[in-house]
Amino acid sequence: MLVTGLEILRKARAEGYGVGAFNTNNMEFTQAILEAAEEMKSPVILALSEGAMKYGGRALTRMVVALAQEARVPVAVHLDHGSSYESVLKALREGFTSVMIDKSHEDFETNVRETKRVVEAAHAVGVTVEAELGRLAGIEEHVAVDEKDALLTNPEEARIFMERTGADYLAVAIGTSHGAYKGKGRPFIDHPRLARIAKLVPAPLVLHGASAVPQELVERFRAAGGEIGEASGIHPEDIKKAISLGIAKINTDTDLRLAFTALVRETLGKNPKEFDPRKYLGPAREAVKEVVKSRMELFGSVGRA
Ligand SMILES: O=C(COP(=O)(O)O)N(O)CCCCOP(=O)(O)O
Ligand code: NA
Ligand SMILES: [Zn+2]
Repeated sequence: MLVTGLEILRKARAEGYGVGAFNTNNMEFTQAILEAAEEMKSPVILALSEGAMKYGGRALTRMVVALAQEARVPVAVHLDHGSSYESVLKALREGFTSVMIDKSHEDFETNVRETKRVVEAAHAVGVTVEAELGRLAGIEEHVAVDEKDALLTNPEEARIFMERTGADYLAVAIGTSHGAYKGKGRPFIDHPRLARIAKLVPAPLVLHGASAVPQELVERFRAAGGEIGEASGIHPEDIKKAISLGIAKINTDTDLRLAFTALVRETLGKNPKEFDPRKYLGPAREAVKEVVKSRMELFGSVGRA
């Protein structure tokens, strides 16, 4: 059933588990994510970036909202990294039940003002809001303290920010970054900082840039002809620790992209005569579903629907 992001995330934070927000741009990803959620009896968030909205348009948004309504588990349809008030309004018009307004690159007062404006509009139509404070950036452990403070989420600022904006959940910067290159080796995650934020912010917390970029997936992608450099992601133990400290929503996109693309390359490579898209998109869909199921097990959301 289609529910708001807060309905899913409030329970997750209260009961100490995480819920995956998985990005989708097409039918196969949407099917894979929802099938995984139903099989695992797990709540789930279907996330569409502005790039996804542009790529898929109404074909994508209508499909995602309709399938979320029919799903046998709680599903929120979420605008990921909304960059403007107008973009959020479009998502609200499409029936989304969760929207992110990301003004983390602006100064504090601008972020507060713009987030507050989105909260008023979204709450007026029963939709909940994710905001962001701090800059997503992989940080080397030895980075100077003042530089970390400039980049990462300041706990006291976070408290004030949430009180002044009325946002429902908060994306925090504690050392993660988007994509396949999150730092040399194991990225440094500032758990003590997260603990301080969680003490001051009772709202569910969100972790962006959370993909694991598992080496076996990177190898499979390379073996199938893919080219990728020294890739690394967030260690599963760091995900579990972050959940225990208050992270309730975990964004995963890169791992799904790698799995899907590795399988398309592999299937096409093995079957040069094949030109029925179902024959190479189908196996790729299954690979995404397996990744989603394993992420749900890691987050502890299995059986929580
Ligand atoms: O935090 C994350 C994902 O983190 P990850 O890269 O670790 O999976 N996200 O918010 C997903 C970002 C998706 C970007 O989509 P476009 O390419 O359409 O702009
Ligand atoms: Na988001
Ligand atoms: Zn993100």
